[in-house]
Amino acid sequence: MNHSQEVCIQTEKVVRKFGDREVLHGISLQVQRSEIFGLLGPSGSGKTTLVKMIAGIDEATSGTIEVLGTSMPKLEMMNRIGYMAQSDALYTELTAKENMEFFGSLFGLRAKKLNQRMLEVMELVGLTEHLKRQVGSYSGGMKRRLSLAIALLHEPEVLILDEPTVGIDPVLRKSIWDELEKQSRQGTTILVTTHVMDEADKCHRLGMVRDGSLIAVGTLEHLKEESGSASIEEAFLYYGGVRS
Ligand SMILES: Nc1ncnc2c1ncn2[C@@H]1O[C@H](COP(=O)(O)OP(=O)(O)OP(=O)(O)O)[C@@H](O)[C@H]1O
Repeated sequence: MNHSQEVCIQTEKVVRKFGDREVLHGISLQVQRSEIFGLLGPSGSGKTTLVKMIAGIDEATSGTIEVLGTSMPKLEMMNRIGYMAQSDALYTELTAKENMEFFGSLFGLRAKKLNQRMLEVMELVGLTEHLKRQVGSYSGGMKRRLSLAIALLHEPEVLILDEPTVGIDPVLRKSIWDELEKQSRQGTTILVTTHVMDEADKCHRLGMVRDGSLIAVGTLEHLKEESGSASIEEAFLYYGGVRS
């Protein structure tokens, strides 16, 4: 692991309310440049809400969020952040290639670079043969893979991936994680949400989220050791107060 100690993502006491209901209760978090940081937590704990605000597509009710030293949300940051949402934001009436051309132009990629990257990322997610197919005819898993390919297209400095490997088979999942590790070694900062505990060991550090609070942060080894747990599931129960 080659971390320069440079903060890339910083949230300070971030609160998000929907109406009267507070779903995030003051999250303070730092992610270093080139780190793979995993947000781990059960369904409904608030992971998506948090990463959406970091990606700049939602706004905190209170608190501050900075990405690469810029206060979020900020439209200009779109070129520097790759965001893969949980629900696919794809144009189903267009082909995969047309979707990529559309997003590539939004990201300001020139034709030559776009064509080169398009082939690379489609190969990575195993969709090369389906480049010219209408996305409406893709399966759910294929749409996820295309969404991931689009997030990687412009080689952003920061990648924010909301459950990127859901519905993806183990072989492809491994090649995707290999690619994320490679990108991280090259300096990309990666924030990933998951509730797949076995993906936790791919992350350099983890943040455990429960009921809208960050209950523990550290390396997998640190979290297991501190809680006297043999597994990440056990550690999660410990920090969540379920096991003492
Ligand atoms: N737009 C919204 N309006 C009202 N409540 C919302 C909205 N978005 C999220 N919530 C609520 O916020 C809480 C956190 O949801 P969130 O989607 O962030 O959880 P999550 O940890 O990402 O779960 P999952 O893994 O299932 O995606 C949930 O109780 C959800 O119902």
